[in-house]
Amino acid sequence: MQTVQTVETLRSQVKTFKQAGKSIAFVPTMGNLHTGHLELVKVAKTKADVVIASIFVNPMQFGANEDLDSYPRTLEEDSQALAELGVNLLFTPTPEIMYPKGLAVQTFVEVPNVSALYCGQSRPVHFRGVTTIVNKLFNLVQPDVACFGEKDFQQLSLIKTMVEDLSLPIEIIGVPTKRESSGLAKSSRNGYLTEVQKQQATVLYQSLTLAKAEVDQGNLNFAALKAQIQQKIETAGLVVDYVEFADAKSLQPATEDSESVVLLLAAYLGKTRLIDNQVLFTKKP
Ligand SMILES: Nc1ncnc2c1ncn2[C@@H]1O[C@H](COP(=O)(O)OP(=O)(O)OP(=O)(O)O)[C@@H](O)[C@H]1O
Ligand SMILES: CC(C)(CO)[C@@H](O)C(=O)[O-]
Ligand code: BAL
Repeated sequence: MQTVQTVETLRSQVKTFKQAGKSIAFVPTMGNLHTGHLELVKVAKTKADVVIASIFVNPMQFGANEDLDSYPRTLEEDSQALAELGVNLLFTPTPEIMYPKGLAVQTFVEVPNVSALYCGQSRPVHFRGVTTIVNKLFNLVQPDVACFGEKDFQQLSLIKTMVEDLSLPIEIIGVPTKRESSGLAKSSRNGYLTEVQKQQATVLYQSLTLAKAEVDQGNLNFAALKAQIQQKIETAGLVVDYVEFADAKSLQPATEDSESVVLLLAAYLGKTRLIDNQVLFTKKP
């Protein structure tokens, strides 16, 4: 695996792949890789001739009081894991390379309606930072296919919208959430948790499972389910950020007419903010 850090070397490698007629699958990450990320790479390998991954802790998607500085950076282990999986090229830019004029740029890519909902309520600048950096990375890597985790459901939905609205010739693939045996979704931020907190955090998956079982039995009273789940999460010692039922396509709040519904959750455990989700049905029952 070749590792490149500058825009020029990345562009030159991409050009070489393109000239050789190779299709490109892209896996953007912020590093500190776990088996969830590796699933993305495995899927990417089945979709194109070469796989390009990136590791970049993107300052533009962090709010002022968030964990940009403490976000885990483990480049050496990450590179080894990606090389072992057969990634062809790893791009590891610095903030100065991605934002030579600093973060106060003139041009952003934004999907405003959905960005303001759910995670956007407590992280107001987050999704604008995500869609802007993903667009920049897409421009550099020029992938045919790009893989994103369903764990970040709102992010995945925004990126699909961005690609459609901007006519980008890229197929976006959603990869199912990889979990611990306890059900806890794999996340770099799980590293902030103690063993006791990891146990407490399993209430998120249990809540999703409960909601799925209720809906499968015909209970579509989302308001009552929301109250029940909020209470369940708070009883386990977490502070709920949001519990929302959304239309899985538009991501607007679910209505009786929604053909597909996803339950989206976010909660704080101490200072750590965790998210999870579960599609409850994809065709109205
Ligand atoms: N458990 C998981 N299963 C599948 N994909 C995942 C999982 N966790 C993260 N991903 C995906 O990996 C990509 C990179 O995510 P990122 O580097 O932010 O990791 P993360 O574990 O989600 O970190 P964070 O703790 O910041 O949320 C994203 O597309 C994300 O959705
Ligand atoms: C897509 C992404 C790499 C953009 O920085 C990030 O939001 C992530 O890791 O999910
Ligand atoms: N996985 C989403 C990246 C973030 O929380 O900043």
